[in-house]
Amino acid sequence: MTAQSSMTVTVTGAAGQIGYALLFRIASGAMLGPDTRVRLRLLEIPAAVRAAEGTALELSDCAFAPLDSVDVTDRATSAFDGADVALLVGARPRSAGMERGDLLEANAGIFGPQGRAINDHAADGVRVLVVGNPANTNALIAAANAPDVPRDRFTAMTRLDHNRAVAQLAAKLGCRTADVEGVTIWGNHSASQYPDVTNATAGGQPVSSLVDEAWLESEFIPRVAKRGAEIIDVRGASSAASAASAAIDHVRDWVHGTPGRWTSAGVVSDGSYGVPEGLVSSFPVQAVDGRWEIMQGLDVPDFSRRRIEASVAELEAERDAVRVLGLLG
Ligand SMILES: NC(=O)C1=CN([C@@H]2O[C@H](COP(=O)(O)OP(=O)(O)OC[C@H]3O[C@@H](n4cnc5c(N)ncnc54)[C@H](O)[C@@H]3O)[C@@H](O)[C@H]2O)C=CC1
Ligand SMILES: O=C([O-])CC(=O)C(=O)O
Repeated sequence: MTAQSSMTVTVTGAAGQIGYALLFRIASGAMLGPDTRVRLRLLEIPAAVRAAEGTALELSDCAFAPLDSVDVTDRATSAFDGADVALLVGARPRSAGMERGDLLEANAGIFGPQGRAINDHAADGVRVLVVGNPANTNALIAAANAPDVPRDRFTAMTRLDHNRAVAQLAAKLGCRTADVEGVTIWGNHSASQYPDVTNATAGGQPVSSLVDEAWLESEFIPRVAKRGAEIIDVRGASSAASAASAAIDHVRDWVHGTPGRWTSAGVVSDGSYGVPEGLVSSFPVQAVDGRWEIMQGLDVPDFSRRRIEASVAELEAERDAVRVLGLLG
């Protein structure tokens, strides 16, 4: 798929931190390209509609050439009407004393209805990226509630983890991020994720020959997997601009393709690499003709296999928890 000449992009949680970093880049053409005109639809809860309207005023003031219109609403049905791209950012954050099951249930109350609204109102070719946490399971819930939309249109964001891994390797090796290829994030967008360099190269050299295993195990993997917590600790707020940038990367690559390289995305498993079918898990993916394809035949040594299995077990536990609550449609 190439970008159409005009596309409707729906962003939920538009008045939040990520929304504020994301909307201006979408409107400037950074996501779909300078030649695609953009109709923005911002969805917020009633209490934040006015703030989103303020953002819409600022979007207007930028006079971005690709931006055709901005609509703000608190109704999912109109927000997703004709949506070609849906960025599901708004989510219920964990509050003090909240158990994981409570968090999953609260978010299912958001992503279930939004999945139904996408099913009933979005464009036939809609592409959905779930950013709001827990992103993988929220994507699973949205997809389960949109039975008429092909499963491969629902994705969860692990591109930020991927970009973090690339940046850490480039810093360690003293090379440019563009020289690093073949990194994979496997599993859940959580601390259990597995940033894998088994097939990675830097300037064409295998990364495994350039760094020692001890650094990979004791520094690189935990640093990438826990980077979200590090940002919260240092910045006093969760990643926002970097998350927005990763969302732009994900959708841009999905629409325009990833010729000759791969990246990471949470996609619905087809059973590849032993990940149970139907789970939304991060894989090495390439975008071909507007579709994500899981890279096949990659080397997965035992060390990797054990880590992938641990993260996938967490995804299965999240799926089972929402299934028990009757939230999978
Ligand atoms: N997948 C990833 O790599 C990352 C995911 N995140 C997640 O992204 C989400 C958003 O982060 P921030 O923008 O920093 O949070 P935020 O709290 O600043 O903004 C969230 C916005 O969502 C809105 N919202 C809540 N329920 C909604 C609903 N039902 N419909 C529409 N809007 C709704 C809120 O009113 C708020 O304006 C969080 O869940 C965060 O954990 C953040 C960073 C990276
Ligand atoms: O933990 C959070 O809310 C933010 C997050 O997902 C990340 O930075 O990876």
